[in-house]
Amino acid sequence: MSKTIAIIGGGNLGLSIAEGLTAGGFLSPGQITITRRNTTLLQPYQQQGMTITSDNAAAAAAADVILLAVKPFQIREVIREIAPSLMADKLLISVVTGVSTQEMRSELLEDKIPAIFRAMPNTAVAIRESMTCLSHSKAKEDQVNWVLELFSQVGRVVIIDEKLMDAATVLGACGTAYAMRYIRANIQGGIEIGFDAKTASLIAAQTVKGAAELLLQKGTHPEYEIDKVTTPKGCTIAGLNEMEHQGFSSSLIKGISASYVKIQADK
Ligand SMILES: NC(=O)C1=CN([C@@H]2O[C@H](COP(=O)(O)OP(=O)(O)OC[C@H]3O[C@@H](n4cnc5c(N)ncnc54)[C@H](OP(=O)(O)O)[C@@H]3O)[C@@H](O)[C@H]2O)C=CC1
Ligand SMILES: O=C(O)[C@@H]1CCC=N1
Repeated sequence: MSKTIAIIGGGNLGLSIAEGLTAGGFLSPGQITITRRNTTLLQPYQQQGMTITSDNAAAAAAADVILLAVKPFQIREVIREIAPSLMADKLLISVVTGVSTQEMRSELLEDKIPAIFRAMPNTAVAIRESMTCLSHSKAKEDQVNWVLELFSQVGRVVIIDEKLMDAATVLGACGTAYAMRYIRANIQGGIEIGFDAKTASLIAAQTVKGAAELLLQKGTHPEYEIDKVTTPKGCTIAGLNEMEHQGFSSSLIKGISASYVKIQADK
């Protein structure tokens, strides 16, 4: 079923989602309204046929689906603004980090919106290669299927329990930054052993992409794939073991834990 969507907060993530949805043909530009306070920055989207406005309440009233993509400290004010428009047949989706369904419902003051989704995509949504973790509360099966379809337009989706949403933020959303650091370190190493920066960047990024695709397409375990690269007494195992002596896996696990602790502490 075709629905209209109001993206409240047309920033990095909100605009990337709008672009991904129209690129895949899931929604036409005419079905999308984007809001932000400074609408001048939304004009290219208006030229594509989307509606732009700074009036959150009017945008929410006119749409079937409301997607909240503002910063965490802005969500409460926005919910209060759109609350009068939230009829029971509408869907509310929030990509806002760290704000629970329960908090959103209490901000609405009453159980006006039966279905609330939380989604945690990452910035690869811009090229429709996101990993999106999704949880839902009081949603009907057809609503869950529609939201699953929506996020599958911009990458892969998995449904999780809401209590894992902070963990999903760390692994799936912050994870993009961690992967970038891994690639950057490879580029630095590549330059030291003889490549120019551009060639080192290409080799590092495509090698990581290929490694990830091996796991995604074949469903194998990383260590199984590592065994295929490591010749006895060879250079791969020498490098891997040195990385482990220097705390490679341990530093990543500790970083992920520190990130998770920070999300919990900020609540
Ligand atoms: N970046 C990431 O990797 C991920 C981010 N998230 C979450 O997504 C949310 C958005 O992040 P991101 O897109 O990076 O942030 P941005 O700051 O790029 O976007 C937020 C947008 O909200 C707009 N805005 C602020 N207040 C209002 C308001 N009252 N009414 C309408 N629009 C408003 C801002 O525009 P203006 O100031 O003009 O109003 C801005 O364009 C955050 O909660 C973040 O935690 C989730 C997953 C991944
Ligand atoms: O670090 C942050 O604030 C957010 C959480 C997900 C991605 N960026």
